[in-house]
Amino acid sequence: MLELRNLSKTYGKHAALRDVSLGAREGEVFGLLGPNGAGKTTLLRIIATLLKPTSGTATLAGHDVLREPEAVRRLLGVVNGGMGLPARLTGREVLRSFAGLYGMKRAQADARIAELDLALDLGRTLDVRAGEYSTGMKQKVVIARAVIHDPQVLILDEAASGLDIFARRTLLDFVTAARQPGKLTLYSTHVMSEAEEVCDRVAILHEGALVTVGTIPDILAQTGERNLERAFFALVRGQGEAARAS
Ligand SMILES: Nc1ncnc2c1ncn2[C@@H]1O[C@H](COP(=O)(O)OP(=O)(O)OP(=O)(O)O)[C@@H](O)[C@H]1O
Repeated sequence: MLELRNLSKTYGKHAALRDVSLGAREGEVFGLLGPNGAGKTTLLRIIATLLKPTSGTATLAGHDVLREPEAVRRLLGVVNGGMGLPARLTGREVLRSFAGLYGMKRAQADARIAELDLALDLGRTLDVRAGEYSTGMKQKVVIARAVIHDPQVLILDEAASGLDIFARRTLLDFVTAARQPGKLTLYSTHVMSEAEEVCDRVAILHEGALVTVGTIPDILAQTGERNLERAFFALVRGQGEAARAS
């Protein structure tokens, strides 16, 4: 469903993505892992049509992100930390107004809000103004807003960052429940244990390059390590040694 071929992005002289090729399938939660600066946000912004690659191609459900950005955007729900909420509106008003933008009727919108209330434990956030939200309340409404139209592809960029353990648990359970036939969730994080819990396959990025891609058991077997964090260090160390040897 997602195909990236030789994707590169440079900012001035700095290479944020270096020749990344990978694919993600319908029905999976696909993780993008790497430390700060690895290139995760750059990659997701290209897929979300918010940023142009310097070279290479990206297609989503057969639509090229550069040539058919509108078709790509119609498939997407995006949570990328850059989106504020209007301080004077309640969560319910925010969600109803977004549902309206997607052409949903009031009854359909309210039924969807009720579903999301259960799935994301929205509770009182629905009736409190966004200006009074804690970080966790805000993030839940931002996520509900991103999925109000039940998108085929959901992009979550560091969506758990800043959440307390309750909100984080709700988010991880929501992502697990979002794994459904025909749907794809792209989940970026620098927290390896989150990926271990929710992702079917992961791509590990380091300094803009793809280090490896596979299921977590595959990556553990490949490195002989017992968890993803140790596997990450082993892979990055191996890459550095290979570069020095060549
Ligand atoms: N607009 C920009 N101009 C210049 N350099 C940028 C810009 N955006 C990102 N970079 C650089 O590109 C590299 C990749 O950044 P990116 O935000 O994609 O990484 P990331 O893996 O999402 O990390 P983080 O978790 O810190 O957001 C970093 O070195 C970053 O400093």
